[in-house]
Amino acid sequence: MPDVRRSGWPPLATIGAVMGMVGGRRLALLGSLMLASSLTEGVGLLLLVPITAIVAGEQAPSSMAMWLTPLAGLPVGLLLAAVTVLVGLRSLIVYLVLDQQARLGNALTRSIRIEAQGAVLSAEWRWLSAQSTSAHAAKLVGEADRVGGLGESMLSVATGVITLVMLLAAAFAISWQLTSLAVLAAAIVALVLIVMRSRRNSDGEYLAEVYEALHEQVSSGLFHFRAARISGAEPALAQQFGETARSVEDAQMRYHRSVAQAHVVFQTVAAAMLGGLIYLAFVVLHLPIGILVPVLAIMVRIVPVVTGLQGSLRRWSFNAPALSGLLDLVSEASVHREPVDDGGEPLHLKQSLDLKGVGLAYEGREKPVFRDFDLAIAAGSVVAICGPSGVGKSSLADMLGGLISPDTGQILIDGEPLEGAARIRWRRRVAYVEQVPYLFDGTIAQNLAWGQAEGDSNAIRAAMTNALERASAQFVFDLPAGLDTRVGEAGRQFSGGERQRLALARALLRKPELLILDEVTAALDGSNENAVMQTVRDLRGACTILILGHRTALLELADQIVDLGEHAGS
Ligand SMILES: Nc1ncnc2c1ncn2[C@@H]1O[C@H](COP(=O)(O)OP(=O)(O)OP(=O)(O)O)[C@@H](O)[C@H]1O
Repeated sequence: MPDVRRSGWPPLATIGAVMGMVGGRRLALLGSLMLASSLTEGVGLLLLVPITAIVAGEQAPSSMAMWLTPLAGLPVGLLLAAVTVLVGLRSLIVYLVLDQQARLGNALTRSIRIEAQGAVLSAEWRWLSAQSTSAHAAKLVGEADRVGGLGESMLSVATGVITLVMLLAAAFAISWQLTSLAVLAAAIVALVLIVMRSRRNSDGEYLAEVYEALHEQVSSGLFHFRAARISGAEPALAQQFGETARSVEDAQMRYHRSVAQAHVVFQTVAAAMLGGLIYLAFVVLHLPIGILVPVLAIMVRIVPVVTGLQGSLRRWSFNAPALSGLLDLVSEASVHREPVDDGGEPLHLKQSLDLKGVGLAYEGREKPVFRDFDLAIAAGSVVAICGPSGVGKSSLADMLGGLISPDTGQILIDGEPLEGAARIRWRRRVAYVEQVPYLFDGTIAQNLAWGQAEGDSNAIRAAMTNALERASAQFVFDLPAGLDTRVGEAGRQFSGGERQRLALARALLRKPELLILDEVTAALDGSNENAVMQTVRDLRGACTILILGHRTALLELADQIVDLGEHAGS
């Protein structure tokens, strides 16, 4: 993926980045179509010269006598038919260009979306956990669409420029004096536009920023709505949202005003220039109708081309920051890419899991969480990791589960270091039940199957039933739809305890060698806690179990208790 930040001039860098994403073949096809469309238009307009000359009863202009003389001898009906065919042909080519343009826009959106999401999914958890999820969502949804819009506006600019060049070439071929005057007039218009554009660009960038803020607030506001309602933060949330919505309105108005003003100035100056041109051509240069009409027809055609170009440049400047934002995300995520699971056999935990001289510090934190930390865990044992909040229980579980790697020291599985691809492979042997387990809005069966290899559905359903029993989640069997019951968004149709037992069942389905239970009984009542304890007892020896938390009942089951409070600051 090209790095837009490294290249020099921003528009050139954007073009380079988009061209790199589009590929040579599609660009060649598009370039040929755009050229063909402009050529047919230029030739069609040139045909106006003999037609006008015949209709006005004039001689073909001497400057063009070489090819116009034979044409001027043809019947006017034939020439008009040729123009009609050319217009039809051009419409067909324009249709193909528009189709390709839409395809390119959609392909760009898809490719940057997949690229960015892929880069994020492949990044190390320590980097990922520090990212803003709503900013990420805004990038992948809205901004990826804007990248498609950027590709389309760049193509429109290219089409506009090629058409402009063709039209000017045709006009110069008819009368270089009149066309030179027209170009001079256009240069004056362009100068006025450039002055107005710099203001419009900064308004466009500001609009993009406030939109991002709005998107972020909407998604994070909805995500945390429950917490906001419980803590009475809704008025503050509503006020903050209202302010952002007003900023969006202001930014929209600023942007639209600058666009409208540019339009008014452009129309007025262009009309003045056109009037002046006609006056000069008739009164000063005394040009024949056979020249004046075709050149003016070309000039009239050039006006919407230039207006279109202006609009495309505007969309370009509005959408370009989306591409650089996404490419920044991709390159940053790539810097933090974790090793790839090479599909090899994961390490087996048969004897012991050891930490030797482990050190771990988070960026921006003064004190390391672990310094020169040693620990030995026997395979098949139940180990309780306890200690006060923030002491490093989850961080230790993340290291043992292969989610993060220590900054110093080593983690060994039966003497083999948990490093590089081995760490990623090891995660296949690990199951993790979190304090707040992840459930998505699907059926219980779909949630249990999440992350599992696909296979025979009867066998899978039997395994699910077994896992649910072992996780004390028999409540599923009393539901009318059983395994096919929907759990609702984030599992909201079930209680916290039920969600946790579903998550435990999902973990057991993985047949883990290391099972990490993070405060797993915190939301369970006495009888369910007893049932989960029985599950742990039953699993003893079959896999190594790591229990994080402070619950005394579960700690009783432990073969080994690691109190991180004692190691704090070690
Ligand atoms: N991604 C992170 N970036 C920066 N600091 C972090 C990050 N994750 C954890 N920490 C810090 O590391 C320390 C250990 O956190 P950890 O979550 O491992 O503690 P814990 O013992 O599991 O806490 P709790 O019992 O409250 O869940 C804390 O001070 C925490 O603020």
